[in-house]
Amino acid sequence: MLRLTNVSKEYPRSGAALRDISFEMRKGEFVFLVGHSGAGKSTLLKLLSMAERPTTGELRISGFSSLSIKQREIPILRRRLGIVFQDFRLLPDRTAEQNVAFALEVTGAPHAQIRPKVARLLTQVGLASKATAFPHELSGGEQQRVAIARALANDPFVLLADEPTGNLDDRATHAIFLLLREINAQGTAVLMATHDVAMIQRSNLRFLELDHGELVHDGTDVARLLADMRGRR
Ligand SMILES: Nc1ncnc2c1ncn2[C@@H]1O[C@H](COP(=O)(O)OP(=O)(O)OP(=O)(O)O)[C@@H](O)[C@H]1O
Repeated sequence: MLRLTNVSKEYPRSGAALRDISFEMRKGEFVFLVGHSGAGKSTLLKLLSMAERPTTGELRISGFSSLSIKQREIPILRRRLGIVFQDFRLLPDRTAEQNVAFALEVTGAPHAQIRPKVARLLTQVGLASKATAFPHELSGGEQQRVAIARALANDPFVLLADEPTGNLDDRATHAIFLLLREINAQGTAVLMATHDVAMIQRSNLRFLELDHGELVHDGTDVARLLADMRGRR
């Protein structure tokens, strides 16, 4: 479904953001991506959506390879991915339902299908009662739910979430994490970047740990992660 083979990414002025990264993610998996600030988490997610290309190595995702994908194929790939950001990135002048509908409109989905699908998605994320609210009328957690509904609009096989709980308090963080687990239980793979070691500890799920652009752990060894994080303080 998704595989990186010896992927490195260098930026002209800041040097190597990722060094020789190899891992695989299977269909329907839930995987955390963890590491200190600047470790390369966002860069890795940008490579997965082909917003950036590796400097060396190969990334394969949903049948496309970073070595051969054509510019015109990138929108096709993106429609198969759901992307969620820390800062929600909703359109401020559109309601919750219009934000979700927009993701379907741009793909040319038939009008008759859009309304019921948007209603279904907002129900799935627990926001049916706020369909006509504008982003500024919603809490951070609610805005992130709208963003997740929008990310799910085109039935992605994987959700790439870049610190989706980074702007939320503990309660909203927990609720968003439970929602992502529910979405995962229904078959969508999730790759979630986070700084939240306690969340990883509680969940006992696979995590990828980046340190200065290197993949230093791929597994479930939380004791090691805690020691690493303490060591860096
Ligand atoms: N567009 C860019 N141009 C140059 N350097 C970049 C660019 N994007 C990221 N970098 C560099 O790559 C490294 C990794 O950054 P990245 O944003 O991937 O880290 P991160 O783990 O997501 O950090 P954070 O947790 O703070 O979001 C950093 O040294 C950063 O300065």
